[in-house]
Amino acid sequence: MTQAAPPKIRIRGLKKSFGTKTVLAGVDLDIYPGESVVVIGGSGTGKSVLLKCILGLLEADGGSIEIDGEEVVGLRGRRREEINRSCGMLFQGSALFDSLPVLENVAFGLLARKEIDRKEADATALRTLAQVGLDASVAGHFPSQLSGGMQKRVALARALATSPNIIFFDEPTTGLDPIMADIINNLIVKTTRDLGATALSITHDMASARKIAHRIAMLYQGRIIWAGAVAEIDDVDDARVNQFIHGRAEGPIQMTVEV
Ligand SMILES: Nc1ncnc2c1ncn2[C@@H]1O[C@H](COP(=O)(O)OP(=O)(O)OP(=O)(O)O)[C@@H](O)[C@H]1O
Repeated sequence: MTQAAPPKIRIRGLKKSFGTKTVLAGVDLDIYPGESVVVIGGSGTGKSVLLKCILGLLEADGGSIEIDGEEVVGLRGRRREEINRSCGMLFQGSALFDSLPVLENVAFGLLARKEIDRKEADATALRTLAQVGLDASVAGHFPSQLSGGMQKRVALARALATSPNIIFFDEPTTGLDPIMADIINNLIVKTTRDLGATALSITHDMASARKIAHRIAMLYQGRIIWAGAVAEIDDVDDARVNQFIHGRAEGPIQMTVEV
């Protein structure tokens, strides 16, 4: 990880509203090469909207997102697809193709690149499955035949298979018990480090954030209100950050219940 190099992802003044509701009110965030940054924040604070803006799944209203120095706000078509294909993504709920066996799920992104043949893709998929602790015996299973933890491993293998230099993790531990969550966190740390990839994750799971992040950034009321090294977060002199990391109902952050 080096902060001397230009940021791998550079976000400035990012804005996104839905009708009269402002979700992102000017987000600034830098993610440096080889760094793992986790964006934390309560439900509905806009973490997913931020990720979707970076991936171009939602169009930002204003501001800038540069990936490797290239502006991606407003970018569409083939170049957008190329950039997305060069990134790995682990979606919330794993988002595996139910109708495809595990091996096909993991090989999918490799074949989509049309750079390697079926045999090579399968070999790479099997190698990547082994990296996340799954042996060849699960390769022919369908996702529905696997536990949530195993599905998550498959989804991680799919995200890693193309050796991306940027990986996005969307709530990687949601729906897992604490032990399985820890296993997945450890795999995320190890595999991302082995690849030398830059990682951006969103989560409200503080245990996961502490484990996988070099730096944590907290999103609140449309802005990053604090960003710093994991080791600093317990000493932050900000009541909002304190309330969130300790999961207290009382404090300056008032949760509204949307009906
Ligand atoms: N396509 C959309 N149209 C209208 N409103 C949206 C849309 N997508 C998100 N929102 C609103 O934006 C706000 C932020 O949503 P978002 O899903 O980013 O929150 P989050 O921080 O990821 O929450 P959680 O942790 O619960 O997933 C919410 O109020 C949501 O209703």
